[in-house]
Amino acid sequence: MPDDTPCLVDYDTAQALLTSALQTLLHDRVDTLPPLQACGRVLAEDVQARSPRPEADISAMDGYAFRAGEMQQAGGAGLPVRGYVAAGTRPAPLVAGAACEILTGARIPNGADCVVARERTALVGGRVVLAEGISARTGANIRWAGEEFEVGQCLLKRGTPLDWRHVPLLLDQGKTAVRVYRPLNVSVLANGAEFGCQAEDGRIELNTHMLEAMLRRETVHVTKQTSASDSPDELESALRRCVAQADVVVTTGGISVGQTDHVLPVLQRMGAGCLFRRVRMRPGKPMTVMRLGRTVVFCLPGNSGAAALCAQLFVVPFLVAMSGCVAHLQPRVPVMGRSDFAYAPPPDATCFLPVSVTGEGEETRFSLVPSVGASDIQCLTRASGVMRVDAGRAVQAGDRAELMLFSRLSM
Ligand SMILES: Nc1nc2c(c(=O)[nH]1)N[C@H]1C(S)=C(S)[C@@H](COP(=O)(O)OP(=O)(O)OC[C@H]3O[C@@H](n4cnc5c(N)ncnc54)[C@H](O)[C@@H]3O)O[C@H]1N2
Ligand code: MOO
Repeated sequence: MPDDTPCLVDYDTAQALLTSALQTLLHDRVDTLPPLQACGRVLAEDVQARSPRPEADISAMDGYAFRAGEMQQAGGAGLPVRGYVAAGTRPAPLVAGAACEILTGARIPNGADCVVARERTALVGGRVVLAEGISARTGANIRWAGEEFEVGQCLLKRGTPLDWRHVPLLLDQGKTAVRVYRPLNVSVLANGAEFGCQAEDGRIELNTHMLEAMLRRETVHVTKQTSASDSPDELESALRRCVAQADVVVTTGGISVGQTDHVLPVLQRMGAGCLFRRVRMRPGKPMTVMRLGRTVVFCLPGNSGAAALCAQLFVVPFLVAMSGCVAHLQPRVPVMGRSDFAYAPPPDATCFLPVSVTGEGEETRFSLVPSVGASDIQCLTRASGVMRVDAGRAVQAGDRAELMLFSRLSM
């Protein structure tokens, strides 16, 4: 590691370092695709209206178009029918003192200011007469040009996840292609001899499955593998496979200081640089982030509870930002409430405590969920999220506190 490599950092510094790294990675992650293929991707540009909608004044009914004032004057005599217009044709101006037969979607002839539905009229000797109780009202049954939106209006914001609703809007605007963010490929890699089928004291590998469930979504494809040995060479081969296929690699385990914790030295010999090495937080202190070219490698602690927390706090917001949903890395907006327990944190670590939530608004209360530590996976299922307690700042029962809700990768 170069001398200026940030080593042990506090939690907010770790987030800030990730934010700066993100800015250097975002720009070349864009494809230009037709609207249909762009569905499921996140929009990488603002879309402004180039034409109004409707483009012209359009009839909303099959019926007759005329001047409301002339029909009112004509009364029971009605107006003679002159002309016919359907969608797809450009009508001649309305003949003075006459009505024009019109179909839904057709352009209103110049001069007409009212449409009455066919079933509310009668045709008597070539003249259209309004049915009993029906009056001619200026503007009736006309969709005015630009009433949906005008030229220049912002129709879609960068960061919008596109789906079927956006297809007609883009096509209406003559957009044959839009700029969208590329889906992210994430490789999750577990390591440790305890996961091999030959292991004397074998364990079930949990973290890659947990992380796939947490991280995958339409714009994030997750693949997983396990290096089930304590061999640095095998770990390096697995890491190389991950780096070859992914934008973001997430490793779990092997990042502490034990003899078999090879993730850091192997990444370093592969040429990776260190963004930060360990964070002053509990749990999750071994959390490390490396960069190998354009690939970011999140090295999470092996203990499943700590891995889950670090993924929630660091990996999820990073992937959300990198898949284009937000312009900047935004650690999840906390929920405010009051702690119903006292807690004295250590002087040098930000603590994240599993809590359940009751009440809402001013009545929101956080209760500590018992946990035996960073390997506890049961407590995760009983907690709604984690309460942040800053280093050296003891919390008393009744104090205001902030909670970060567990959630899937979504905005
Ligand atoms: N001397 C020190 N020892 C430890 C320190 C320290 O600062 N000094 N830190 C402790 C902390 S905190 C943590 S967290 C762990 C992290 O160690 P590693 O990231 O190297 O994780 P491992 O040793 O590989 O595994 C720890 C534990 O988790 C289980 N594990 C690992 N991967 C998985 C998986 N994919 N699925 C299920 N369970 C997994 C593993 O079997 C171990 O039981 O280090 C402390 N030690
Ligand atoms: O993070 Mo270790 O993160 O406390 O078991």
